[in-house]
Amino acid sequence: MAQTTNNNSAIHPAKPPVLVELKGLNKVFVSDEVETRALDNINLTIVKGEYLAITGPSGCGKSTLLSLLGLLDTPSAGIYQLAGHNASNINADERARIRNKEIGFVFQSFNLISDLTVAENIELPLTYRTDLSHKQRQDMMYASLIKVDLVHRANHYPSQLSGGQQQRVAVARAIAGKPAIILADEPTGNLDSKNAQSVMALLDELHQDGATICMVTHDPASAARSQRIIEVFDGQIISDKPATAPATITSSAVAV
Ligand SMILES: Nc1ncnc2c1ncn2[C@@H]1O[C@H](COP(=O)(O)OP(=O)(O)OP(=O)(O)O)[C@@H](O)[C@H]1O
Repeated sequence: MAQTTNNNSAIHPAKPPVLVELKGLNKVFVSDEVETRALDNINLTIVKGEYLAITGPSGCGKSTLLSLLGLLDTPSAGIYQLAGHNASNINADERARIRNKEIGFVFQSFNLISDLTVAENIELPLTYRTDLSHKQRQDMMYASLIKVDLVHRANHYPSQLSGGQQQRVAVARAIAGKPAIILADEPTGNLDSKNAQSVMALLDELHQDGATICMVTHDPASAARSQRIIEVFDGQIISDKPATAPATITSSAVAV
């Protein structure tokens, strides 16, 4: 059937659903009678399919924000909604369950387990998922290995791979469970420029496939590859702007 050109949804495409909502989020660390306000009244909304970069000087609260987003720590006050879950006031078991299903982590130092093979590293987080059979886990592991182009390395150990390959394994581990969001903490911080480029290109590709990515980075070139740059200073978001790099324009054009 012929499509009408004045179709309302073509003029006003449906807004992507909200995936992350932070309202009035605070984090205060107290140690030896010293109180550090690491995050102060953070309000942030991330919609499905967004690629955003969090930047700011050392000590401004970037890692604390990523830890709260990743349910690795709990806020001192405020509301966190993630993929329809109220993630602010939940016990540790529930936090772990949501984290395992909805969040994929990529760390600066790869965090692979040295005495597990590439395939075993990728499958490990899936083994905590009671909703998946062994066959489903294997299929998901292979699909993510294909995505990062490392099927031929499935039975190798991390020490047998380059840094860039290890980070691609870490990305495969992050995406294998089809999480709602990928959280990356300085994903190119330990890589030379060639390997950094290949990891950033992989993140671009995942974003073009529809992944939601939130990346902490000190590197302006990496931040410019995202769609939206959030700058943190002294625990507060001081700016929230679209990124303007050509790579972003290309990826938006592809998404349309
Ligand atoms: N577990 C903790 N106990 C006490 N203070 C902490 C703790 N974690 C972080 N902080 C403090 O909270 C503030 C924010 O730290 P955070 O690690 O989030 O900054 P950052 O922007 O990620 O820094 P960097 O870029 O150097 O990694 C800092 O003042 C830090 O010293």
